[in-house]
Amino acid sequence: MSLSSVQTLAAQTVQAVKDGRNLSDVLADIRREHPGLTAQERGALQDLAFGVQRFSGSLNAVLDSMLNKPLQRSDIRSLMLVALYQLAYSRNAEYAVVNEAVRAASRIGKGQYKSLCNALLRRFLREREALLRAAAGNEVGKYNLTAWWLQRLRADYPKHWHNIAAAFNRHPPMTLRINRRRMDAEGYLNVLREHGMDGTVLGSHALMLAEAVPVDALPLFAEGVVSVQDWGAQQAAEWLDVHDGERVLDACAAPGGKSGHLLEWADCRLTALDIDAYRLQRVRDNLQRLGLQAHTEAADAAAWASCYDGPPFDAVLADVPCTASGVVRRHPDIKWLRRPQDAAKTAAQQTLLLDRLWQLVKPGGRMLLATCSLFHEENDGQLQHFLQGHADAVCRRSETLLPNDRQDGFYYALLDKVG
Ligand SMILES: C[S@@+](CC[C@H](N)C(=O)[O-])C[C@H]1O[C@@H](n2cnc3c(N)ncnc32)[C@H](O)[C@@H]1O
Repeated sequence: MSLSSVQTLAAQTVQAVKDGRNLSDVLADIRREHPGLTAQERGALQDLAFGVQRFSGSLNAVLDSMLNKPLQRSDIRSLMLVALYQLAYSRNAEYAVVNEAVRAASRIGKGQYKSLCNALLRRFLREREALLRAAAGNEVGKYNLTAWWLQRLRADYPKHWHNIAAAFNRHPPMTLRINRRRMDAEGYLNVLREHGMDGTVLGSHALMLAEAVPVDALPLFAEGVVSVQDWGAQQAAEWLDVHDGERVLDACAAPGGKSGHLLEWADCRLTALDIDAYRLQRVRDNLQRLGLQAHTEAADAAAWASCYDGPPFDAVLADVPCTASGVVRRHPDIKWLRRPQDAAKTAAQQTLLLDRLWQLVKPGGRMLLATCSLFHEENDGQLQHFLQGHADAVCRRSETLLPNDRQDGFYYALLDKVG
């Protein structure tokens, strides 16, 4: 497939996200519709699709500043954003980017937009510094976040919002969790080096790859020795610290990253629920690869908890649905898909779930509230609300992990049930 075809597919993803679709779903559909894409083409498409979302504020500002009147065709506009991303933020050869984008524009616009695209992209190459500087003159262009995101981050993190916004625009590392039943991080690093890869050890069973690779290129991945999981997400198992024989509920389990980690941690008896039957299959697949077992059920955890009549649990992991505002580096489309009212909606869902799940915790047991959000409303705000309504709950500790070079943004609060 030519570069212009990959650019055209990337432009389709830009359009789809603009229409409100989740980028990962869109890319999965494209991969299904184009089974002939090579691994390299899939990688290039992913890079373009994610890159445009990451820098969409600045790219749109640059494009608007070069247009005398709005571009009527949104498919051509999307294509221009893709090409601008390549010229501004990638190492792709400039002449190839321009020529191929012009070819794609000509094909899409049936010859009509060829010269406009050519002129826009060549002007960008001539005036790149000045155009990017001007784009950074407004906050959306500078931080690649909408005004309401910035307002909220400033309110919730008066000292750190700037670093958070900067972290959002960086590429996330590929981080691995080493199955502690099989090997430790130092041991796996040696295996990686034997295969010509390298990494940095983050913890006894975690390391960050020097360069991302497709998962199936990871040595011993199929054998269940290693999983891909962000370092911040890996903290959940440490916080909950399950023990052999404990009855543990992972109430919102899919795709199963934390379920697998809990079962690697100790021989606990795990029940893994998820409301989404399709996603729950990924939990089963992951556990099968790791050689671990859990009872899995596709269910709304709140409804399930109301009907549950089995013995209570020693530990519950409530990795509840949230805006995912902490994992923007991995899902940059989130910046443009979320709406200001979303955190209040997910917070209301969380309130119900936490209340129901708490009923399943045995006296003396514990529940870990976990989110991959940075918004106060879904984190400390939720915790305070929960504590006010549950006299038998004591918060042992809580912490917001801010996104940085090693981890995504997460929130954890460990609640003990007194009794
Ligand atoms: C943050 S993800 C969980 C990630 C997972 N714990 C992991 O580490 O791989 C939240 C999950 O909650 C599920 N979910 C949302 N509402 C739910 C509900 N009412 N009951 C059970 N699962 C729910 C979603 O389908 C989604 O898979």
